[in-house]
Amino acid sequence: MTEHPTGLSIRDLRVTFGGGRRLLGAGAPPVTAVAGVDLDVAPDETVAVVGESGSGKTTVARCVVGLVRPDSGTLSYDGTPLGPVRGRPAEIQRAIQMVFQDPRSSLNPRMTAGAIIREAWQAHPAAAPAGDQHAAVRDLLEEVGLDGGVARRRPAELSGGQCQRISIARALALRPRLLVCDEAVSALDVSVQAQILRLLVDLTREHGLSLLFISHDLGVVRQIADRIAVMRSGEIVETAATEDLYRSPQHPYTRMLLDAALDLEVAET
Ligand SMILES: Nc1ncnc2c1ncn2[C@@H]1O[C@H](COP(=O)(O)OP(=O)(O)OP(=O)(O)O)[C@@H](O)[C@H]1O
Repeated sequence: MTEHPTGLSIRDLRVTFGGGRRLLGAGAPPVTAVAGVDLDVAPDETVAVVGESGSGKTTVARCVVGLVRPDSGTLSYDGTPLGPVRGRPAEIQRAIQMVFQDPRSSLNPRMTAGAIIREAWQAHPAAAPAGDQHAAVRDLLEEVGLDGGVARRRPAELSGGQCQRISIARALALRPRLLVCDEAVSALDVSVQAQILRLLVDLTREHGLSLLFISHDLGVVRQIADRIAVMRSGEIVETAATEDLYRSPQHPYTRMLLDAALDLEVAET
């Protein structure tokens, strides 16, 4: 695997749930969610992690943002070790932002879009704009393709796609360097998915952002990823440049996933 001096680096990551270490149902056997994952995301790079439900993708993402503490292994960003989110230096907390699957439930329903974005600056004053915050909110909303007037609306008054744009604007407000997107377009209609993917591609280019993009959907990741890591039962079975993976998948599991995606496409036409 290529060693990147900068960006995200994950080495031999292991996470087990249950077995006395974490809460599960009574008597449930331990579940190995992540079984020794190595992965790098270089600055400017978009890396997708794909795999079936339960393969451990979300657990890797949650370790990266510090919401799950691994059993062992190392995570670092630009060489700084990444521990649980509360122990991270503010600069690193800001640098790594997450966009969740369900845009509505990840936004506070009582707050307007403008307040949601300004709240990010209250938590991280170092990222707050020097001038008028309301004007900065309008600029951010425009950057994610929304009218400035959306700042006065609450999530319930917005579509799923608009809510996801606000989640992205909130993340961008902190001027991150790595966005972790966990099934960020899965809850959206196909046409809205395409718009959000386009937005993410544009933003990564404009801001030199890197993206760790978690998805079960091979059709989606092809549109956005530079490289794809295929995960199965807690392990990465294959990592390849996007077009190489589609042209000549090496692992039988990757071939199986690609065949299944093709069958789905045929069934839908
Ligand atoms: N908090 C938790 N407690 C117990 N088990 C968990 C927890 N989170 C995940 N798991 C288990 O770990 C395994 C990996 O889950 P994970 O959510 O990472 O997979 P995934 O590939 O993201 O799946 P999905 O696409 O369905 O979210 C699964 O068996 C899951 O049931």
